[in-house]
Amino acid sequence: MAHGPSSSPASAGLNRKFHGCSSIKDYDVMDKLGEGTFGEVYKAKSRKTGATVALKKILMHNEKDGFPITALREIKLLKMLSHVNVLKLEEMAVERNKAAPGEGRKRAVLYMVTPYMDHDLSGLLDNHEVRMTVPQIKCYMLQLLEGLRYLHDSSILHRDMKAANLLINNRGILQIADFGLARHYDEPVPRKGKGGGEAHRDYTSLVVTRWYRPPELLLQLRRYTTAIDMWGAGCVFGEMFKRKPILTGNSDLNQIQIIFDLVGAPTEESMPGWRDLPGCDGVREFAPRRGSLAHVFNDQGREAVSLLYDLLRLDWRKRINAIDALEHPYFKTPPFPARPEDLPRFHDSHELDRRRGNKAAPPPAPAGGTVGMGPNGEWTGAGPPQSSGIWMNGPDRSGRGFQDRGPPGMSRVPGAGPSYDRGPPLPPGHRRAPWGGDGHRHGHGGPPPPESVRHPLPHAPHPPYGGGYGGDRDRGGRVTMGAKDTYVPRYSDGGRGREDRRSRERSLDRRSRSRDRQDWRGHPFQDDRAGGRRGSIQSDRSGNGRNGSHDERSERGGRSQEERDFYRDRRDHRYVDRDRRHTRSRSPDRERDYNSRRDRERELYRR
Ligand SMILES: Nc1ncnc2c1ncn2[C@@H]1O[C@H](COP(=O)(O)OP(=O)(O)OP(=O)(O)O)[C@@H](O)[C@H]1O
Repeated sequence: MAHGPSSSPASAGLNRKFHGCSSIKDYDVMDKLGEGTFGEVYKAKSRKTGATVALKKILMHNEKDGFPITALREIKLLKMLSHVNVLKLEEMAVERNKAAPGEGRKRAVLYMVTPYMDHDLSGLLDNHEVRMTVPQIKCYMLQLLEGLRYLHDSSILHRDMKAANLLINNRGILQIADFGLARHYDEPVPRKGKGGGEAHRDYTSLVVTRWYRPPELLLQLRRYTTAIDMWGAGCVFGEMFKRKPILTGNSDLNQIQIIFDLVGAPTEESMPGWRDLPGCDGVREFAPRRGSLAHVFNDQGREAVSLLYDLLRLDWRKRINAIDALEHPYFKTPPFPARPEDLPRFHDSHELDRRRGNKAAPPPAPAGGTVGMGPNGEWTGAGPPQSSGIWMNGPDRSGRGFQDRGPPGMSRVPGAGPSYDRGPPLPPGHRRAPWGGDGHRHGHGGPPPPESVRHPLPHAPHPPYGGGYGGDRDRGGRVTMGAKDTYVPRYSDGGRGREDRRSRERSLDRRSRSRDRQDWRGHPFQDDRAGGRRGSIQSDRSGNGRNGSHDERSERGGRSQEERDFYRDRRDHRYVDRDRRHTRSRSPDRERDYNSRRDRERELYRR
């Protein structure tokens, strides 16, 4: 069901029809499309309707605990939502396997059934066939902002905005997906001209993939707002121009540093009250700098730079909201946005291909080579070289100033960790802050620790499972913000991309493109040179039914040794040997680990 601009998304979204439950036998499962710690996603065809769908398998990491609560949350939210730019949950499918004699009862496996989308934005940007034009970027941005406006107006925080979670089909429709970290927002919804407003209660700050995480979250603001999703939208916007993530910090510290390089260091004017944020405890000042955004995105023109500034504003209260962003002059100046149905079609492109395409990629995230920090810690965008001096004037634990501990450590030698002084060893169980400091969460100086220290696990997807965030845990297993980093994405650094994709042509059904048309906000479109003509956008509610098989590469073959260790470790944590189907006994250590993970998961759900 599609909603025109005049309908109230919040009210329209809450009475949509959810089919209920079917059996997995109703589907022919085809290729694997994606995998996260939360679930594995497969392409499938419905035997009943012939529609091509995606099946997201709910992974049961703690089988004893039953159904994961984050999955429950995702299902609950998706069932309520209905918007052309939000992925639709059609139904759940259940797989029931008979237990072999002596095996005990077997648990059902559950799948979320959603329409198949040909691409995710991350895969699309990595697809060398795809030339991103400005009208196309404008078209995707408009749809992303429409989706965000709807979510925020429906009091939903997405909390994992990133290119891999934006799905696109060959009819040009973009949909926001992956609500595994989303939650209800207990504050007034954004209003025109009022930015993100202020929140009045605490939420967990362990959200958002690091490369898309806003500065207020990195500095540990708990009362965050819908503005965190808008920052992610700004990162995605820049990524569409550069065809790779624009802020690829290799630690939380490095992330905040390259943010300040791009948009300038915080001042009382640009980020009022920044000194009061928990992550800035004890910090008097960041080394001033201008920010290179205008230079880095100079080629994109004045309006694009202006929208980027608005989305990447340090002050979350003033960061532009989706209502206002949709009215930004960027969309009203030539070249105008393309109509979704006029966009070209491409071979299927998903983020998993990107990861498969670069088998030797160092997990979890590239140390450089993108717009942001280069392999030697230098700025690699088109902008002018920046000082890496975010180091603050303030006392550290030893009483020394910070300036003398920062910049030298940032000139990293390729392949070697930075040389830096992390101070004397801390007592057992005591954690150092991500940026040096005294072990809690003070924003003190010091460059990131070596890769080997930072990332004991190859990647750290959704929090409740298998290591979850790379955030520290105290001795009781609770997650703390500490020396390790929080949440990192699983990108390769580009690599060979999709060169090995089988080349094939698909015939596309033109007739289906004229279905379910909907008014599209009255934006002038690319071919409306005179402006004023209203375009149309299609609803994508019927699944698109197009085929496109993926290369049949071994999943294992695409993983590095470190990743294989990680997955083996994760399987191990589930205590069930999947091949033999018998339950292993738990050691006291494992029992503790298991309990702490369960507590953490409950706590996350509560927040
Ligand atoms: N409906 C769909 N159609 C096509 N591909 C899809 C669909 N849903 C998900 N995918 C693919 O699967 C990937 C992972 O999906 P999703 O983000 O929902 O899973 P996840 O386990 O929560 O992942 P992560 O842990 O990375 O957040 C997406 O990036 C996309 O490439």
